[in-house]
Amino acid sequence: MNPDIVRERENASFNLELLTNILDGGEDKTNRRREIESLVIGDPDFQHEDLNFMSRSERYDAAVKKSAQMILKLREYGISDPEEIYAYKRVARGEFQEPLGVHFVMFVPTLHSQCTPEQHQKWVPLAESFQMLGTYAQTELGHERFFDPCSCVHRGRPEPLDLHLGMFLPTLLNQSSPAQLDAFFMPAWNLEIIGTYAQTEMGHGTHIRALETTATYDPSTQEFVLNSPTISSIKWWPGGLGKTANHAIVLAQLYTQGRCHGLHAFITPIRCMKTHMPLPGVVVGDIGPKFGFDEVDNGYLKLENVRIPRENMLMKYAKVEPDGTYMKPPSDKLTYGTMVFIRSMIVGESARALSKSCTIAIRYSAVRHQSELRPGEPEPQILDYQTQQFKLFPLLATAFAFHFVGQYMSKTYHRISGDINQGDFSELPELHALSAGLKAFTTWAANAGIEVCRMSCGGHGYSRCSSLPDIYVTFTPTCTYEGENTVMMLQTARYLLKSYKQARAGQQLTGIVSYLNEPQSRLQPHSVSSRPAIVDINDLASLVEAYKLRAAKLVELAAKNLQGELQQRKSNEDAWNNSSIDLVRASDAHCHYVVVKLFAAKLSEVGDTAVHSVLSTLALLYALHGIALNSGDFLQAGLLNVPQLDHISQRLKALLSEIRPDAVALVDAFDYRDEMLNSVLGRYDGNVYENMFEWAKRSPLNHTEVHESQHKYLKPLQSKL
Ligand SMILES: CCCCCCCCCCCCCCCC(=O)SCCNC(=O)CCNC(=O)[C@H](O)C(C)(C)COP(=O)(O)OP(=O)(O)OC[C@H]1O[C@@H](n2cnc3c(N)ncnc32)[C@H](O)[C@@H]1OP(=O)(O)O
Ligand SMILES: Cc1cc2nc3c(=O)[nH]c(=O)nc-3n(C[C@H](O)[C@H](O)[C@H](O)COP(=O)(O)OP(=O)(O)OC[C@H]3O[C@@H](n4cnc5c(N)ncnc54)[C@H](O)[C@@H]3O)c2cc1C
Repeated sequence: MNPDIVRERENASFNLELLTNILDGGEDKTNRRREIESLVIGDPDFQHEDLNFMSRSERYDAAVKKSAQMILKLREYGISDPEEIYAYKRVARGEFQEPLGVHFVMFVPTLHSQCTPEQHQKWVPLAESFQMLGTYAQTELGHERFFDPCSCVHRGRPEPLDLHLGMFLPTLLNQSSPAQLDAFFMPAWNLEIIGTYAQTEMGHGTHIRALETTATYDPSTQEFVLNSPTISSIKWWPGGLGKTANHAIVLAQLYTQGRCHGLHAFITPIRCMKTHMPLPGVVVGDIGPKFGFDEVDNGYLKLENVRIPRENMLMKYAKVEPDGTYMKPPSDKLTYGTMVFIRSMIVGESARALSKSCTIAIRYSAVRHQSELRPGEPEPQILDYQTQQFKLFPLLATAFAFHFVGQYMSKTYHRISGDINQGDFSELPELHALSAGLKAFTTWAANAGIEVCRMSCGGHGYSRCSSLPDIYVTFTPTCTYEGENTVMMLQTARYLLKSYKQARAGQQLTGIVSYLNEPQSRLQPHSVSSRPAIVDINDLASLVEAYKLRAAKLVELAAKNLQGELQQRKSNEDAWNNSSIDLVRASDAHCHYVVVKLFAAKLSEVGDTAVHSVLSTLALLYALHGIALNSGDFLQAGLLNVPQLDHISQRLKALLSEIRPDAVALVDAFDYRDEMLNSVLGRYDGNVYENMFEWAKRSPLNHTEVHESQHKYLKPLQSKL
């Protein structure tokens, strides 16, 4: 063990095991997670060469093999609780995974307790066979089967079956009629059907109303005819589409009786289930290498008069009768349900990616010595440089904050989607606004933070042995997929502005925007000098209040700017576009407030004094650092004055020093085993250099002492010169 890192751990002011328990949601959960992780770490079937030394094709092959092994092993061990599935997959998949706090085991007991005898007879055997398969659980609420899609999705390095598990199955479950579920779900469950979610086209990802793929109903054969009428209508990007999937949920414009009814979802066979060859009329393949996602065959799909039976349209909400009569869904946004689910879950992903990056950078900074702090003295640990602390500790605080926000978002998703499944759509707009905004806010921050962590490791951060490049390339598309972040922020802004108008009209708001009702939230403009500062920079409650007022102010500002544009007789659309910078700023401030508020609220659940103290320091650091970065907003709203900004800088420095002795213990509390981090720089024992040397020796270029290019090119060149 490296002596620096040993000393760091001895300095810790708190019991890190207690903090790990808080992150896991309880001591028993920590124990069970570790037990499950050990199942993988001790399993020779999951040992393989570092993926960084493999070609893309080899990586794809290894990922498919691993998926198949995982499915069999989860069944063999009888692991069926979603949280336990995550714990298992997190380790099996390597360095990019973490457990998810989803409590799903309650649903099977609900099935037993709430079904009518007929329902029981119909669904329980099905549900129990899923349990035996060990990767999913499902139940029935009222007449509708309720499925927790989280149980399908791992978090971490992407794999070819992600889309099958993360989007194809959830969409199938959320949008199928009972008969369709019976027809499609078991084959999909048993992987006879391997599915993907084919929405995005070459020409459109964001503006899904403009998608061009058509599904035209033919009542004479009771079939839909699917077509990709243009080059730009070719489906582009769906994961697993290129080589792995044999079915796709295709989002297409529905035409029946000569009318277009907008976007609907269709289960479309694309490859023969026996030979895996593309079916007639289907042109399918891999879109080629990307920035990352090497293991995943993101694909293209061109449909040429592909006929599918009427029953393949997902008909839980909208329907087409045999004669072609169209029946509307209760809400046309229900087609978008799967996206809301993944957005909600991505919030927790941000916490995972950032906490892993912080673990690597902080452990490495504790063992790396560089430069001279005081002449004649040994080189200090780089973690002792104030600038290094300023780079890393706010990110560490952010990782904790996002962890708690991720838990909240997941809980909120399950609560509201449970209501939706029972026919109550009242909270759907809030769920959409919250998940879209927090997805964008947390992924942007984590994405930038990972890169800061990488650079804080100097040159070695650039080596793949640090794992930081892999974390970055795997994580960065979360800013784009499932809704491009700016566009998501604008969706949240739409909800904020609507709520603001309702509050102005005297309507009582509920939920996370209820602050817009508070009279003090409707600040009157004050000149900065005349307004007394209202923030106590040492009091977290006061800072939460300041973030709330800043959000209220920026929502108001955006509303006024929009109004100003409209008064210049601009169309709604042009006025919106001309105000969109302000709108995104308002959404950002709103999300920032939510994060600070949730972090502060978490503290009240922490009983242990030492853990409470260190988490309070982190929460204060998170809040003050955010104010320092956005000081203009706080000054503009008259919430702070200029002398206070100076106090904040001083206080920030003091907080960095307070955190310094606990930094390594704090990242240890995330409890990532070396096998999960897969980072030479982030090793628990701190023995970086000798292991870096060993890692480099395994590089394929070192398999021979003299590379063949010497004989092929350089020797002939030398002889010619
Ligand atoms: C454990 C988990 C780990 C997960 C992490 C790891 C995963 C492991 C790897 C995965 C691998 C990658 C997987 C990527 C998979 C794709 O990326 S799939 C493709 C995803 N595509 C998108 O997200 C497209 C983004 N675009 C959109 O969502 C919509 O088109 C937009 C931008 C929201 C606009 O929609 P629109 O129909 O034009 O709506 P708009 O006119 O703006 O608004 C109409 C009304 O609908 C509402 N609305 C819009 N959308 C919604 C909605 N979704 N719900 C409710 N209401 C809505 C609006 O609020 C608005 O309400 P009002 O103000 O009128 O009351
Ligand atoms: C790794 C990866 C995996 C993916 N997997 C899938 C999958 O499985 N299935 C699937 O269907 N899709 C998938 N996608 C596609 C993904 O969902 C889309 O790329 C995403 O929704 C963004 O859409 P776009 O590419 O059309 O971006 P664009 O919308 O073209 O965005 C380009 C720029 O335009 C701006 N912009 C666009 N519209 C607006 C607006 N209204 N207001 C302001 N600015 C705007 C954006 O902010 C952005 O800066 C995947 C993508 C990636 C990268």
